[in-house]
Amino acid sequence: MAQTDNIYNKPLDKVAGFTFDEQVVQVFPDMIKRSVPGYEKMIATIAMLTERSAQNNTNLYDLGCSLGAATLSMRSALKEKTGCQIIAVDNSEAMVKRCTETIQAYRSETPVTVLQDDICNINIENASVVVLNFTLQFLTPEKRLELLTNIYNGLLPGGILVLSEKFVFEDKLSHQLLIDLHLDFKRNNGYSELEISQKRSSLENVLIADTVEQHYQRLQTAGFKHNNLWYQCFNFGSIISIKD
Ligand SMILES: C[S@@+](CC[C@H](N)C(=O)[O-])C[C@H]1O[C@@H](n2cnc3c(N)ncnc32)[C@H](O)[C@@H]1O
Ligand SMILES: O=C(O)C(=O)C[C@]1(C(=O)O)C=C[C@@H](O)C=C1
Repeated sequence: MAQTDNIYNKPLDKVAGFTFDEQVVQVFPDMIKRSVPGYEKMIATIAMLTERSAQNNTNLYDLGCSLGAATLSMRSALKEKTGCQIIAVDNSEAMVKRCTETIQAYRSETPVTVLQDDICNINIENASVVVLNFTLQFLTPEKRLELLTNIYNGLLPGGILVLSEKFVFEDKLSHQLLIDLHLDFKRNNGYSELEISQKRSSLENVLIADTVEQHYQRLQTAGFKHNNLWYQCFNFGSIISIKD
C-alpha cells in the first residue's frame, strides 16, 4: 500500500536538496499523484502511444523509471507485438530495488530489464518508444542535448520520444497564473503551505525547468523535426517527438 506523503509536514531546520531516496520511495506514488496535475492521464496515455508506435522486435526505454509506472503502462500495450523488450533505467538504488519488485510481481510475456545506472550512460539502440517522464528536468542542462541526441540516433524511423516535464513560461503573467494554479492543485490535494514551501526549497537548483520553446529547440538540434505538445495542465505537460 502506498503511504501518504508527509515528508515536508514538519518544520525542518534545514531543507536539504531533493533526492530520490528510500524515504521518497515509500511515498512516491502518492507524492507524484498529488504533485503533478495530469500524472495519471499521462501514464495511461503512454499505453495508447505505445500501442500505436511500438514495432515488433524492438526495444522500449523508460528513462528515469522510478517505480515503473510508465514501464507497466507500456508493457500493458504490447500484447499484440512480438519480440519487444523494455529497458527501465534509474540511478536511485532505492527506486530500482522497489521497481524490480513491482515489475516481478506481475507476470507478462514482455521481458523487462531494470538497470541502476545514469541514463546518460545508456546506449539507446533499436528503439521504437522512449519515455522520459519527468526525468530530463533533473539532468544538468549541459547533459540534456547529449541525451536527446543519443535517443534520436537510437530510434528507428517512425519511433517516438515521449517527453513529460514541468515547464516555465517566458510571459510573466501566464507564468505566475500557471504556477498559482499548480499551487492550488497541491492545496486541493491536502498539502499545507509549509509542505508546499519546504518542497519548493528542496527542488530549487535540483529540478531546473525549461520553457516549451527551449524544449522544441533542443529537440530540433538533437535531430527531431516533428515535435508537439499532446498534453498540458498548468505548468506540466508532455511533448511527443517523432523520428521520420
Ligand atoms: C520524477 S521521477 C520520474 C517519474 C517516473 N518516470 C514516473 O513516470 O513515475 C524522476 C526519476 O529520475 C531519476 N533520475 C534523475 N536523474 C537521473 C539520471 N541522471 N539517471 C537515471 N535516473 C535519474 C530519479 O532517481 C527519479 O526516480
Ligand atoms: O512538487 C513539485 O512541485 C514537482 O515539481 C513535482 C515533481 C516533478 O515534477 O518531478 C518533483 C518531484 C517529485 O518526485 C515528483 C514530482
